[in-house]
Amino acid sequence: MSLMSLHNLRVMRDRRAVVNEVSLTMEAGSLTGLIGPNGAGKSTLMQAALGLIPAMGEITLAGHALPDLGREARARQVAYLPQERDIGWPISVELLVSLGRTPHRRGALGPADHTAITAALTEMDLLPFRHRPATDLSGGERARVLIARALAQEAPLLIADEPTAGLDPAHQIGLMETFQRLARAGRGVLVSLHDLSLAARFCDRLIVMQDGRAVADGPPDAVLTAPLLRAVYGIDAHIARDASGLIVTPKGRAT
Ligand SMILES: Nc1ncnc2c1ncn2[C@@H]1O[C@H](COP(=O)(O)OP(=O)(O)OP(=O)(O)O)[C@@H](O)[C@H]1O
Repeated sequence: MSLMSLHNLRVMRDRRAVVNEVSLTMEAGSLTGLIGPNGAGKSTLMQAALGLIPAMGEITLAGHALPDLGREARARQVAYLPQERDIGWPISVELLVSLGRTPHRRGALGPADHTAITAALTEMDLLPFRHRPATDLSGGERARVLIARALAQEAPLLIADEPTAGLDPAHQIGLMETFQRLARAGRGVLVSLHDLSLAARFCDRLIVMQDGRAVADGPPDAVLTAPLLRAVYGIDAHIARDASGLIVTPKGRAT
C-alpha cells in the first residue's frame, strides 16, 4: 500500500490551475525530490496533498481517503515542514520540538515521546540549544528546530518544503543524509529543492513541476538532462558525475 496517492489533483488560484491534473504515489522507502522553477506549484501541491487548501481530485493517505481522516489521524500519518520558518512564541527549543508529539499523546510526555524528542534534537545538532528560546536562534538554527519538530512526529511520510533553505552546506548535506536514512528505514520523504546537485545526489526519484504539471518523474539520471533543464528552467547547465552522483552546475540562461 502506498503512503500517499494523488489522483488528478487540481488547485485553482484566481481561476488559474496552479496544480493541474497531477497524479503521483509516494511509496515507503523513497526519498523523492520535487523540483521546478519558482511558481511551478510545488508548495501548492504539498499543501493540497495535506488537505490544508481546497483541491479537486483524490487524495489517499495509507489507503484512506483524506476526508475520512481526522486531524490527529492525518498527523500520525504525515509530518509537514512548511516553507515559512516563523516561530511565534519564545518557547524553548525542546518544548517546540515536543509539539511534534501532539498526535501521539493524550496527557504528559511519556518515555517514547522523550526518546523521539531527544533523537530529533540530536539528529538536527540542537542538543546545546535545547533550553534556549527558539526565537533567539539564527535563521538556519530555527529552520533546524522546525525540522526537528517534524522528525519528532515520527510519521511514516514526511513532506518538507525547501527544508535546506537557509542552512549552511554542512547542515544541508547532514539533513539530506537524515532524509536518506529515514527512507532506508522504510519511511517516505517528499522534499522540494532548488539545489539540483543535492537533489541528484540524495534523491532516488525526482518529480519535475512546470506550470502546475508534473512534466517528468523518474530517477535523477533519467530526469536531469540538458534538454529538460533548458525547457523547464531556461538554463544551460553542465552535468557531470563523480563518485557521489550527478553534479548539476547552471552555466547561464539558455539563449
Ligand atoms: N494565495 C494565492 N493566491 C493566488 N495565487 C497564488 C497563491 N498562492 C500561490 N499562488 C500562485 O500559485 C503558483 C504556484 O505557487 P507555489 O507557491 O506553489 O510555487 P512553488 O513551485 O512552490 O514556488 P517556489 O519555488 O517559488 O516556492 C504561483 O504562480 C503563485 O503565484
